Amino acid sequence: MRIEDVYIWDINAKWLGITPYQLMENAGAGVARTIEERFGKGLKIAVFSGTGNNGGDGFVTARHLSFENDVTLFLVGDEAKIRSEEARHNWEILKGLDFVKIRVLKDSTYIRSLDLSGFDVIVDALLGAGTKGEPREPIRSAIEKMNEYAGKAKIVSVDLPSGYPSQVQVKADFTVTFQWDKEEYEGFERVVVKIGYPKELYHIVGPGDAKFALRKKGEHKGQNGKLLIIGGSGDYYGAPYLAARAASYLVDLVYLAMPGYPARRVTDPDLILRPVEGKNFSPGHVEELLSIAEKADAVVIGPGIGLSEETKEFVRRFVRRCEKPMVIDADGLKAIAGDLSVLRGKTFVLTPHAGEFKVLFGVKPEGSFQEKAELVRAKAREIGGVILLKGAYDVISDGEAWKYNRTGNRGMTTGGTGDVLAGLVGALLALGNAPLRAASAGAFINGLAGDMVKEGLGENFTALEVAKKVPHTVRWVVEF
Ligand SMILES: NC(=O)C1=CN([C@@H]2O[C@H](COP(=O)(O)OP(=O)(O)OC[C@H]3O[C@@H](n4cnc5c(N)ncnc54)[C@H](O)[C@@H]3O)[C@@H](O)[C@H]2O)[C@@H](O)CC1
Ligand SMILES: [K+]
Repeated sequence: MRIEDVYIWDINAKWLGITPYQLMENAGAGVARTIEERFGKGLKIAVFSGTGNNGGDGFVTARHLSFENDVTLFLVGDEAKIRSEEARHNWEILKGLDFVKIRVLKDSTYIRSLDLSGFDVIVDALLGAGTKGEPREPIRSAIEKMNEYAGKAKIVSVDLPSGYPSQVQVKADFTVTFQWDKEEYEGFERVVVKIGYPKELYHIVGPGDAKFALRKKGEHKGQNGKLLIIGGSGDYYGAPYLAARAASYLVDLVYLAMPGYPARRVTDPDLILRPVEGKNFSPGHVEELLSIAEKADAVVIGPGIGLSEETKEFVRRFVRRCEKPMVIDADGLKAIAGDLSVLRGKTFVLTPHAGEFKVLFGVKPEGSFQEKAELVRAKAREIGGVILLKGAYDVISDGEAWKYNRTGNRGMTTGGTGDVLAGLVGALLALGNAPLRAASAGAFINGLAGDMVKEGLGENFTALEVAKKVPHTVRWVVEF
């Protein structure tokens, strides 16, 4: 488990309705339980809390321990700085208790003169995951004070030894950390307690994934992604247009390459049209498209591209030679189905529905979403890339992890929502996301946009309405 995942899962847990109050309660209760299991009861215990949520865990720990121990809570810092609702709530509870002694310590000199002899256990809840830089006063003096008692009293840190990873850090006997052991933590003994996250978090796609995928990188044009979309055929222009429209809200530039005939029908000033000669893409266009792809960060190929033999050959040759991350969708999937070896060594997301999946791999995904996920994972591993299987629950895998997405509704069976999805996934690839994250976040945003359209229009809407909801969806995600 990495800290980045914890960030995402926290947000997804909130989306599932799990409140910060519940998590803090479980965290503090877990620390108290661990202490009593290790050291027994009837002890004299000092809890040092900071003003952040690590300190909040300390407030809860103090309350739980107070039932059968003699507890003193030292608040290091200014009471007015206890900002989060849940930490403040637990602080107010503590202040109303008569059997927990409270000392507020703001002055470093005073902290240095404290006598902690007589305490059997010292709980360190000064700084946790929100630590920035070297510990500052008065926290620093409190850390040094606790360390004077290392080896005399038992020192238990909450989440992290305060000060970690600086030189000045608490010398804890052990640290109680929450739910998962994080890969980045090293050099101290950890006990993991669970705080009520459900198993869903390993697999469900939520606003956390989308928020992470949407983080802006640059202030200048072109720094936030350039996407090439290749599609359209005959007089068919709707599919690549929808993909481009949706993507245009996320990236700085969208190049839309289409055969000249359908391209004449697109007049959207937000897109950069790159018409090519003829009614269909054919192998003669490969060099031209590869040189446009050079300028882009990612490519979507397939929407509305058609199934003529020359076009299928074009798709296979282009994919074989393109070095940019790709989304292959719709007719593009049918083109490569004849020769999956073109994917070798490529970075890509395939976005089939169940029927296209069958064409690609010869088996139809069936059964529960977990069963489908196992199949998708096996096939993703075989081809060495990401598969996003569209359905009531979208299932996504890179051959290792698998995810599922629950946003979306029946109205989205309307034609074109798959093109919107392909555009979004392409845009998220162009923003620099790994294919699994781009595919997951794209599925989430697409479904949520559909859900937002449904709120206003019921279940009878069109894909263009879904595309146009993308900016509202993004705002919702960023603000969540
Ligand atoms: N879902 C979650 O995120 C959960 C978080 N929990 C707890 O919340 C903690 C994170 O809480 P916060 O994000 O509030 O962060 P912290 O409580 O770790 O620290 C933030 C506070 O410390 C101050 N600070 C930061 N760096 C400092 C430094 N170098 N010197 C002095 N003061 C400094 C900040 O001004 C702020 O007041 C976790 O470590 C964990 O203990 C738990 O309640 C369980 C659930
Ligand atoms: K701590």
